[in-house]
Amino acid sequence: MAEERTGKRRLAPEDIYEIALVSDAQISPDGQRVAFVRTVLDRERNDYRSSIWLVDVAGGEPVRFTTADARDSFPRWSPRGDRLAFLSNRSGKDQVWLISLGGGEAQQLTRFPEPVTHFAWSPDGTTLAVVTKAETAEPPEKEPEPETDVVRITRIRYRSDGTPGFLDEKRSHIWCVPVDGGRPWQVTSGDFDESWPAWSPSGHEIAFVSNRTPDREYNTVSEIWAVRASGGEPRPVATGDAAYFFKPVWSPDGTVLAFTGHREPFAGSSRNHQLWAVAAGGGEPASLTSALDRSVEDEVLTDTAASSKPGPIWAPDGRWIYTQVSDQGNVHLYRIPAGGGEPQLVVGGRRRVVDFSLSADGSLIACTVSEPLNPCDVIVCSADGSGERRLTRVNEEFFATVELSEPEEVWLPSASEDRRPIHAWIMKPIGFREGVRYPLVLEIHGGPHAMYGNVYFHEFQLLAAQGYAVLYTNPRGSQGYGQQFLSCTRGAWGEADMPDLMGAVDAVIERGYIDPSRLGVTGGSYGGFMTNWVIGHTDRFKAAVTQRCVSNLASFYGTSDIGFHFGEHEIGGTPWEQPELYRRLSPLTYAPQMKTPLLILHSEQDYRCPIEQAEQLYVWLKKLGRTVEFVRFPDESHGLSRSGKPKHRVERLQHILRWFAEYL
Ligand SMILES: CC(=O)N[C@@H](C)C(=O)N[C@@H](C)C(=O)N[C@@H](C)C(=O)O
Repeated sequence: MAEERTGKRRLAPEDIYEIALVSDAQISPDGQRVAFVRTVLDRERNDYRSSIWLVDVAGGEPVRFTTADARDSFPRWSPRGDRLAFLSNRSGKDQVWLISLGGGEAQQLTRFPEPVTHFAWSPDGTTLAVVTKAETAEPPEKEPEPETDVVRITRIRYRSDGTPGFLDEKRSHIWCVPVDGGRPWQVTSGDFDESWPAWSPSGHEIAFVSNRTPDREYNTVSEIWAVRASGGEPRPVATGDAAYFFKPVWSPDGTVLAFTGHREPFAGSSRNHQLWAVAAGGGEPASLTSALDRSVEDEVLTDTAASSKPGPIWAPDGRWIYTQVSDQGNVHLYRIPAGGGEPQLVVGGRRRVVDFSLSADGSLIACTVSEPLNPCDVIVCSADGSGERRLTRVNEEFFATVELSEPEEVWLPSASEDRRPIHAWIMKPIGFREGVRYPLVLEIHGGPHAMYGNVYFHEFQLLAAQGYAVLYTNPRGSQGYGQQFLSCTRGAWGEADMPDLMGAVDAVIERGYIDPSRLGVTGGSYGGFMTNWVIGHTDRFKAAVTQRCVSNLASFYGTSDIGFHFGEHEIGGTPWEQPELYRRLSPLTYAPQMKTPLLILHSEQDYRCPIEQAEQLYVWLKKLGRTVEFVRFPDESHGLSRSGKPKHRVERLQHILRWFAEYL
């Protein structure tokens, strides 16, 4: 029903079906067109559908270019710009398809027995380097029937969130596939995984990511290697036990390899990713962004986006390397001088640059961007960021019909002794009136080393539409504020960051339009940990919803797919070396002090924060006679809120609204 005030209606959970997601903006080599992926939620099929679209850089209506009833993704122009290669699951598993820009049907190029997960065009356009677990290029006569459904586990890393079941023993390798006929050949092999193939400008070599250390089963190393495109023994480029490197890309003259990452593999997500350069022949890499004190990865969280997680891109003159930078709730596009020096902001603003690409002459950039009131659109600009133009208006018509709450960006004093200003956003409820005091929901992000930011977030807008004020913050441990801030939560999960959250709540109450007797709290993953922690340490919240949470750090150490290093680094040691520390920092320890009515939402196949984290908390609180409910989502992973089955995503949002409506 439209509001008389605005003629617009309030947002509803089902509106996720109305929002199209654009991503992976790939500008053609000649800079004339942009290919991008458009993803929609298909209500009837309870699934996602995505297709490749084209839009002229000069403007005009985008045109749908692939029309299969499938998920098409990862469009990549041939070097001549006459063809697009893309991934599609239209044959059942993701394989590479080719389509001519002259029109006509897409042609299936690969028929590996296993999915293709990545590919890259050779500089001469004759060959694709393809990543797959397949051990042959020939399609199976028929899917082999497993002899048994019993699983024998021998590796310490045996499952990964989002993949069905457990990991098999197969390894991802690089194959080369001629695009105009000819037999594919396997380039890499052995008891190693390879990913992110990157051709040298000569086409003679392929750089890639792999962990080839002897102790790879038990470490988190990620190295850069190179191999002749014809195959043979790979050679080290940036390797060793201090390598946590990703996304290699060759300089235009082939003398340098750039890549992202850091030098503390065990620290994983708790360190800023930097941009590195190393001689293509190998050697000691040098960081080009150490003075930036920001991550060159996209660290922002949202429930409404598709992202291709792009790598760095060289300018064709070799002077610059373009990369994302996460900074205080924004993800910007910078270009870094290849020889070192002051990074230059190219695409900034209160928004997230989700992905980007460069025309062959380096004069034009295409990006997908997300803003607080607009989930996604494609823009184009010059190489220095000037002359920005929006090429799509994907959701403009829909958002003209619903009323959104514009987040107010603020800095609020922590309740900690240092009173440190904490970056936060406040959303007033739809229909806000002066003089009225509203219920407030505190949203807590996960990671912990991630960040909220200037992006559209459907769950938050939904709460505002339901009449709640919404507060979301980047407390200590968040990305975007430098390495020292990022490291604050180490060995102090909950203890270091709760004061930041409570200070922010206090400050918003001070504004006079919040009813302090109607406070709610929610969050997912580490945000679920913090939701549990908060209600175990204060009764000020009248309702709580913990999502994909962590409750028991000792069992999390042995069940999370992140791996044992996460607990050892983030908490400090192993559960058997530090039992008291694991007990002290586990929210479950404080269950007897938890009085807030709690809704527990969890996915059955969550391998990041397995459902045992929720089960323990639920049974303890039921035994303690607390108001607690446990909602379990079958056939869903940790990513339910972002990429789960559409129907489950709607139901999840409905459960959150139901709980707050009942107890707030
Ligand atoms: C590899 C790694 O360390 N990943 C962590 C960022 C991670 O997945 N942490 C979870 C406990 C978490 O909090 N995830 C967040 C991002 C979520 O919202 O799921």
